[in-house]
Amino acid sequence: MPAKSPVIVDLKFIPEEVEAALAGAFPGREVIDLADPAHQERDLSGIDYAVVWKSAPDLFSRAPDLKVVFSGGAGVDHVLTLPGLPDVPLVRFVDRTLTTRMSEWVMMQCLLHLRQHRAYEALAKKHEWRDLSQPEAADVTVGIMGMGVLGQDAARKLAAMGFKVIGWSRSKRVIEGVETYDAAGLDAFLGRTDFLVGLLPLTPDTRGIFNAALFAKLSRNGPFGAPVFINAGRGGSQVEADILECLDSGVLGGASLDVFEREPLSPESRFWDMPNVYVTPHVAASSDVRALFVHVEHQIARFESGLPLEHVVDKVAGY
Ligand SMILES: NC(=O)C1=CN([C@@H]2O[C@H](COP(=O)(O)OP(=O)(O)OC[C@H]3O[C@@H](n4cnc5c(N)ncnc54)[C@H](OP(=O)(O)O)[C@@H]3O)[C@@H](O)[C@H]2O)C=CC1
Ligand SMILES: O=CC(=O)O
Repeated sequence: MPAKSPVIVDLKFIPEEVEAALAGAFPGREVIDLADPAHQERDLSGIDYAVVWKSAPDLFSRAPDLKVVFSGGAGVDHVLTLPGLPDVPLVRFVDRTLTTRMSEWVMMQCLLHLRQHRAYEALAKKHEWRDLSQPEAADVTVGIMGMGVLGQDAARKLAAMGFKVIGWSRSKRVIEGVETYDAAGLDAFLGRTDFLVGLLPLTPDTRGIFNAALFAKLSRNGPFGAPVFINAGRGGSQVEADILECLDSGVLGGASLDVFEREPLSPESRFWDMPNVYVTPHVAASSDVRALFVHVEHQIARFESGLPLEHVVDKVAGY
């Protein structure tokens, strides 16, 4: 039997987590972890598989024989723009662990805004005991842009918590308990949305989609009047100058941003200090490295036994 192809691992994740996860991963197969200085000059020709995330631009020229490329995360925009990406299947990371993490983040942000957490924090700082009027989840319509794996799970969980949930995607999705719109229904969708959640991939079509013109179309009939923008898709889909302007002018009443046009977010950014803005450092749904390697092992086993790979990216659509 021919030796199993090694797997190249080039992940800019927390190094200790990668090391610990690699300890039990890919039984019977050599792993070439490019974080290990011993592999820096290693000849990578003849190797079939690479797991990549924020990889070096010379990776694909060093590894010219790859048969499958695995993204270390669900999004692939930065993989698609790596120089020399070979014309082989690109598989993205889809897993319960990642989906659950994202839904936790989305639910947390919706609750922080619903329960006026920042206002209570401000009162607590002043040692002021006062209650504010208390709308409930059922008074708020959460509109999710991007009804894929992550959007659908968040929608179901938000609906279970009592929020009214509507969804928008390129093609119309049918999801029990959630009213959905296709691309043509964008204005109708926005007109009903009090909390807007972005879970879109970054593609040529979604770049800059979250801009002042879009925010102006959001509902102002929610319990807080001004709508809230919550984004964990990609920063390239938002126009930050417009978000700042809309927060200043009251077109938006608050925001939760996990992703930014430029990451890391500059320490000088106004977002850090705005009263009703929550900033997290692109951690809404970090990949669980052990689960990632199990997923890659599973897909390699399918590939080597002639079964179709799952979660293959449509490179033309960009996601
Ligand atoms: N912040 C974080 O920590 C993380 C962020 N992410 C981001 O979340 C994104 C979504 O992940 P996931 O749900 O798994 O992706 P999916 O591919 O499963 O879903 C993408 C959704 O976006 C829709 N969509 C894509 N392009 C358009 C468009 N031009 N107009 C309207 N809708 C569009 C798709 O429509 P259709 O259903 O018609 O195909 C689909 O509903 C990732 O691409 C990544 O950028 C992911 C993980 C962690
Ligand atoms: O941003 C993270 C991802 O998985 O995509």
